[in-house]
Amino acid sequence: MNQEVKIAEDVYWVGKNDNREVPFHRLILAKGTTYNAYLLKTEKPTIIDTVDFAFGREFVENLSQQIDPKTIQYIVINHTEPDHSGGLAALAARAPEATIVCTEPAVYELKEMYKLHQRNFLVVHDGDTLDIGGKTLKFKETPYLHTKETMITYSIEDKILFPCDIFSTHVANEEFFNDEASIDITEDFITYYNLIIHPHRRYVATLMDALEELDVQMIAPSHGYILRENVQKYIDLYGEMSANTQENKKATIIFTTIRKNTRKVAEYLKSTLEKDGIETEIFNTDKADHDEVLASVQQADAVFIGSSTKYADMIGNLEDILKALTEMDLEGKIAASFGSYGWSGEAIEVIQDYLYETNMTVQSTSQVIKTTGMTHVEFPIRVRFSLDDEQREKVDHSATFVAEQLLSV
Ligand SMILES: Cc1cc2nc3c(=O)[nH]c(=O)nc-3n(C[C@H](O)[C@H](O)[C@H](O)COP(=O)(O)O)c2cc1C
Repeated sequence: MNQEVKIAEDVYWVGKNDNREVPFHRLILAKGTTYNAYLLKTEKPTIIDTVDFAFGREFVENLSQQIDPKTIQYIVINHTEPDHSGGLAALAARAPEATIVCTEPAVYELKEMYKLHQRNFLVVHDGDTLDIGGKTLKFKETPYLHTKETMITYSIEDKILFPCDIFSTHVANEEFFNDEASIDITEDFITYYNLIIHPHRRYVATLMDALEELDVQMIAPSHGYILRENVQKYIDLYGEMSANTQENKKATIIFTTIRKNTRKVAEYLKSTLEKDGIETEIFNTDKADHDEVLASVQQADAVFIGSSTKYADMIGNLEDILKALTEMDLEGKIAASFGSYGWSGEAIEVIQDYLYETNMTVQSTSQVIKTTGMTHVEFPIRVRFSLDDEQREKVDHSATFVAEQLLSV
């Protein structure tokens, strides 16, 4: 059995130390990791997060030494990734009365992943509180840190933050608290940030806003050390590491259009990039001087090229520009294709093929997924007919993704 680890009054660590070399996100965690779950032994006993899928049964067996699972009233799932939610199926089976507490987007994933279609879910929204009998939990949504459904949980009476992956370290630590560690954990903390959080650093601002309202005295994350000494130092590190480090970046947007739909996408891209302080030039190739367009590309850090599709091809004279780009040295620049289309949008793909013939770094959905796990950022940027609110959000995500890369290099 695990030793009983009390981290505060009626708050216990009930996790799993995994001191293997753990394969994770196409890396090997050389120092292993822990999956920190927590038991709040209140009038309505509550579990916050679970452990990795591989250790679900062991987790419930160990937990049963501390509490009868049948008495558990709430299971809070801050983040659905199976290294934290993986014990849910085993726990839910032994805790039939427990309500699963999570954000709206998490419900579908948990139901599907663990066949929990018949279970009670309590969907919480930003700022909601939950009385668990002797303690009050407050929930703050932190979308995209590092997946869409993530939230953090704060125990008001204990002033403890349970942020799941955020503020974690990948170390199979034997000592539970940072002040007990035999090493300075800062390097491991920063390595974890770079590995997991940095690609999503735009969303750290939401986290910082949420933390402004909370008096956090202890951070109990779901991997590695529990932080109770110099807590503010670790919060500040997230703020610092997520700040922009670059300025004076430039983008060039080139487009062609029949009836202005692609122009609207181009203009929206421009406004989004400019909100991030990126100086952006925009050209309609059918009206612009091509030498000027190419000179702008030469100066740019990112290049967006778009066309609507007409009879399965690009329109206007865009191809002249694309051919010229393949002859230029454009190394180090980011490139993305976009366009409005009706049903198939071949032009957008043809542009993408041309971009691959240049030596620019071409953005693709596949690359985004592989490097960040994000599925809300799409490349090429394909907008069906006119730009409605839903598609505007999509364009926003893609432009922001490029801006982030430019500003943090
Ligand atoms: C003559 C014509 C041909 C088109 N052919 C295609 C096509 O082959 N594939 C497709 O996805 N959309 C096709 N469309 C739809 C346009 O791409 C779509 O209306 C788009 O929103 C136009 O954007 P724009 O205003 O920027 O030109 C066609 C539209 C017209 C008028």
